[in-house]
Amino acid sequence: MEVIITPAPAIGGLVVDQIGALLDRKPTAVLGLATGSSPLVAYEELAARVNDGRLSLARARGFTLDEYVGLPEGHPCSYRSVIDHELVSRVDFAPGAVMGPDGTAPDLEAACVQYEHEISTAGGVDLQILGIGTDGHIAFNEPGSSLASRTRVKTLTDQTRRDNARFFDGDVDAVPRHCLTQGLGTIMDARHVVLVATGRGKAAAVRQLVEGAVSALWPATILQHHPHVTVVIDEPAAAQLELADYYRDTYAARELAR
Ligand SMILES: N[C@@H]1[C@@H](O)[C@H](O)[C@@H](COP(=O)(O)O)O[C@@H]1O
Repeated sequence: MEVIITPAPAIGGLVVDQIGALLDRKPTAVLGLATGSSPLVAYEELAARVNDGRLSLARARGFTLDEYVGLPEGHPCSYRSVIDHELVSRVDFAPGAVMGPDGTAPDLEAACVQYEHEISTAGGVDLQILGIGTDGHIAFNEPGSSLASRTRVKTLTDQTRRDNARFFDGDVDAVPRHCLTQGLGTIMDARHVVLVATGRGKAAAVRQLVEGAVSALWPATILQHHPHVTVVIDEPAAAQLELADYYRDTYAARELAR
């Protein structure tokens, strides 16, 4: 696990450098796209680089991580609408190149199986962008999730519904209770995971992610078993890391060697 502690304004550029290097090697790359506020700086930067011609997603594909159950199509808080608004509408993906789990499907179980099938038919995710919840969830894999789980229906915790109420005009009752989410096993199949976290509110989750014991209580800790994870965080999110100086030194040394 590579840990990069950096001032917040540098985060978007660092993430998009990784995406750019991938697209240079593989213009048909498959990107895993997270919603939430953490990746927005990366999407801003991605849109800027596409719009000034430095980068193209025209042959790339994308898969989102998760979706609320029961929000009608086009609802502004559905993750489909969010990713369309924040990224897809601002870059040059081909029509239909970005898919997400269908939270309106009459048969949700079947929609989950179908989604796994779509991802594997596309060749799997090359680079997965992730945020992290304050309780250590990734996608919507809440504490207690099976570390080997695949895409499935999950119940959101009260904590996550409270955290996400800000997107629903502060109305926690408007936040759905259920979601479809890629499983931890699904996320672990991505070839490279780039996780972004900022702010003191994420410090405990980041501490567990990087230095805690692997446990279903902190689902993101499964990433310690992944061969290629890059964690990009600002100083407040790094505040509880015991080995923060070591991560700073090793990153500086790698940069010098480049
Ligand atoms: N399902 C999403 C996660 O994918 C995201 O990582 C998390 C953190 O969001 P934020 O980046 O806004 O703090 O929120 C939601 O629950």
